[in-house]
Amino acid sequence: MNNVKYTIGMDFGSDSVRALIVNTATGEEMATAVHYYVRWKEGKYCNPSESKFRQHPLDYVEGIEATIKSVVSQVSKEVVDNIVGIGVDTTGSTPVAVDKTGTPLALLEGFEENPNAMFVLWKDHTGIKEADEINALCAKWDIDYTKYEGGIYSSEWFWSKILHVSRADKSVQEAAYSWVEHCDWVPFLLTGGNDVKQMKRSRCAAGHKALWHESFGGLPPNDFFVALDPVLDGLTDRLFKETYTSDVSVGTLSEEWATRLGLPENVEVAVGAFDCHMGAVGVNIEPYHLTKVMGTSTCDIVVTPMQDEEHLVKGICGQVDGSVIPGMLGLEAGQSAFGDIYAWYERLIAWPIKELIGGTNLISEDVKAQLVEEALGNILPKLSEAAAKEPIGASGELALDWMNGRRTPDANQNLKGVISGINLGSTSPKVFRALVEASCFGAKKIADRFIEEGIAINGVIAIGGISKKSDLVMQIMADVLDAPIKVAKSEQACALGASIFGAVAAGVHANTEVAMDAMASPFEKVYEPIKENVEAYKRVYNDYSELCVAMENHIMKK
Ligand SMILES: Nc1ncnc2c1ncn2[C@@H]1O[C@H](COP(=O)(O)OP(=O)(O)O)[C@@H](O)[C@H]1O
Ligand SMILES: O=C(CO)[C@H](O)[C@H](O)COP(=O)(O)O
Repeated sequence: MNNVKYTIGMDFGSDSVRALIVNTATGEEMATAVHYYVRWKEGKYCNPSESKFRQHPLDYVEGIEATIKSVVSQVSKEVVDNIVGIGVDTTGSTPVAVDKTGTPLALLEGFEENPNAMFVLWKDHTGIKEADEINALCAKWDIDYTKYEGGIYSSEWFWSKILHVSRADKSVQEAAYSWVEHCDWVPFLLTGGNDVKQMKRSRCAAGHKALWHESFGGLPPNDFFVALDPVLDGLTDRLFKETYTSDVSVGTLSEEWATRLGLPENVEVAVGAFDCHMGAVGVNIEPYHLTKVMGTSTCDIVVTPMQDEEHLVKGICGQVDGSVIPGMLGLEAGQSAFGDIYAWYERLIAWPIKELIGGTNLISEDVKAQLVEEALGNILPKLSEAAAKEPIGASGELALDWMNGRRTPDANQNLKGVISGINLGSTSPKVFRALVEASCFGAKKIADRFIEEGIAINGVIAIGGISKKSDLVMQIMADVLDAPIKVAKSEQACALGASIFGAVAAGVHANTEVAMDAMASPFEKVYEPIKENVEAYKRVYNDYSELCVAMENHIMKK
């Protein structure tokens, strides 16, 4: 008789959702599945030149069904019968307008194709003006509501997005009873929620991105939002006061979803949280260790014991009691673009390849398609191979990593990327290396800020796609940070973290720490800094810092 219990972890990333079935006694990953969002992949509802990125709720619904059915089909009936919990993490702040029943407007008649009725993805920066207005109001209000969010509110966050969409689209504003984060909606959906006022909201999402704090009595009051714009009048009453950490259960799977997914009905679904926070739990984060989730963007997570005396850390994405491990302070920072910078460069190089091969009459359509696929799949590995041979700082190309603005330190989404120091000898690999170096220098700015603000960093851990895919990026990161970087063994550390919360919420483990000890991923590799590279990068980093100041002054003058 098998007494082992299993949980499912779901990780909704920017491009895809991943699901795992995990043994709660050992952390063994029994099955894994990935689903790429169909509409998103087609580029629907987005306009990158306007930093507008929307995701249709059906992309997520289809993803839940595809991945869970797939993992369930990969294990025995005995395992399925012993699945007791589900944990969910998502990107954020990724909010959507909903009706009273908590249904995203894009799922209602008349709104199906309206991007304003869809989830506003974390990297959507259409609310820059609104973020500026929030910051200006906080600066003159008697309480600075941004103080637990690094002191600067970002266009990536909840209120900037709500205000922007409410102003831009009267039909959505009028139909929106409330707004919900992606990480709150999925557990609500799976447990059959039908009253948005009963939705259990994530402490992590609310504290880092929605200006929620216990000492404020919840969200800022209605008069604050009315002063911002009367269009927000009354909304806080339809949002929430209470928040929950992810060790708490939202409820059990609804009958409908249990049947749809082929799971038992008594499966507990944990309160959701953001991907990077659950990722840190997936690798058993220790206090004062920096966990870097390196993917499309980076998210940098540190936990510390709760301080007796409050110390506000400036310029980060906030400090929240219980956003990572219940009972500890979770601090978040990050870069708005990381792998996305390499993806942009890849697209730049891919364009002539696609055009030239696509336009030739010399080969058949099948061969063309194969050639294009092979060429595109090899761009980043080939560039990395060649860039690794370039000496550090010898030929002068120097870039800034602000292609999607600067998330931290000191959020400023008006900023833009730069490639400088080009001459006629600048090759593709040299420029690529400069982009990689810039992304690592941006990471060093974050680590430096934690240290300047009195948060010691005693170790660095990496998870996320790039920690597995790129030796070049990881070695440069170790050299620039002048610190060894431990890489987690799990390919899906965020989903693993989610499964850990599923196990705590289902009562399999007494608390998050015990569950982490049993289930978290070990490390498989360490990148050690190379002494001469560390020295060489100190010089280039000074140049990068000077270029940051010059460009920020230049852009902000306009
Ligand atoms: N060989 C590579 N070298 C560097 N970056 C890569 C490589 N292959 C993929 N990437 C980057 O990895 C990023 C995706 O990271 P991943 O963690 O898988 O996804 P997500 O951020 O959605 O969770 C993309 O931005 C892509 O540019
Ligand atoms: O800011 C976040 C969490 O607070 C985003 O969720 C994150 O940056 C997006 O993650 P990814 O790069 O893995 O898609």
